[in-house]
Amino acid sequence: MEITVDQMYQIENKGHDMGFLKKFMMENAGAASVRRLVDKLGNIESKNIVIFVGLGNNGGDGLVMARHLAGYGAKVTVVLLGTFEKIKTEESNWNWSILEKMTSVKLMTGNSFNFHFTPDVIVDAILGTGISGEIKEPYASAINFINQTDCFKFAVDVPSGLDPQTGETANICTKCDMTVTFHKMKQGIPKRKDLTGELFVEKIGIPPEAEEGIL
Ligand SMILES: NC(=O)C1=CN([C@@H]2O[C@H](COP(=O)(O)OP(=O)(O)OC[C@H]3O[C@@H](n4cnc5c(N)ncnc54)[C@H](O)[C@@H]3O)[C@@H](O)[C@H]2O)[C@H](O)CC1
Ligand SMILES: [K+]
Repeated sequence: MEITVDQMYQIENKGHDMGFLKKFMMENAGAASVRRLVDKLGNIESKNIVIFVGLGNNGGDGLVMARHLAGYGAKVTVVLLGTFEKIKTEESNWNWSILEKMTSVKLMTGNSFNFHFTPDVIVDAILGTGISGEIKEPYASAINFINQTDCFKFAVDVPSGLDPQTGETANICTKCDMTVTFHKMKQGIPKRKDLTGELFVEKIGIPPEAEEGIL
């Protein structure tokens, strides 16, 4: 069954109100994404993985992935597209503050993408269901950088720039090899397999009762 983006937000909020907090949904989203990536790529120990992180909860999922990937021995670099103070949500903030205590993950902020290595994998955690309008800087430059880099590209929830409701793209959009979306498929995503690559839906622990009255 495919659902609308609006239904997804309603279900998420109802689950949160039931006591299954968004920070736990985020944890499950990031963990499920890493499991899919490891299933696909096998041993990721010592692989260079760059995670581009936006300031909303799509970025938060990327921050969770960073912690899990470090646990697999990957060399993880997180590029926060903005400053720490501008992170918009409590749950993303919480995950950023954990990474600040981890020397195994390199944290970068701002809009210079000079890496002293070639990424083996890029994780696109820039924009998800919260996208609206044309892509602004520094997100646009990050999307261009991703599209110009030759490596495996993994989209968290939806390739950034793709509207998960309509399947239409903004002025730019990442082209990915794999996409993992959460809870249930959103209507616009499967229309654009050319951008998503392999597409999976993962449950993130939301009680089915949170759908009552919505679906
Ligand atoms: N489905 C679930 O139950 C869960 C989903 N999770 C993840 O959360 C995101 C949605 O998070 P949200 O904070 O609502 O939105 P985004 O992160 O997609 O982005 C909002 C952020 O981006 C800015 N923005 C919007 N449009 C643009 C633009 N065109 N250019 C530049 N910037 C833009 C906006 O200002 C906001 O700051 C979902 O996709 C999942 O990945 C959760 O983990 C919980 C469970
Ligand atoms: K994304």
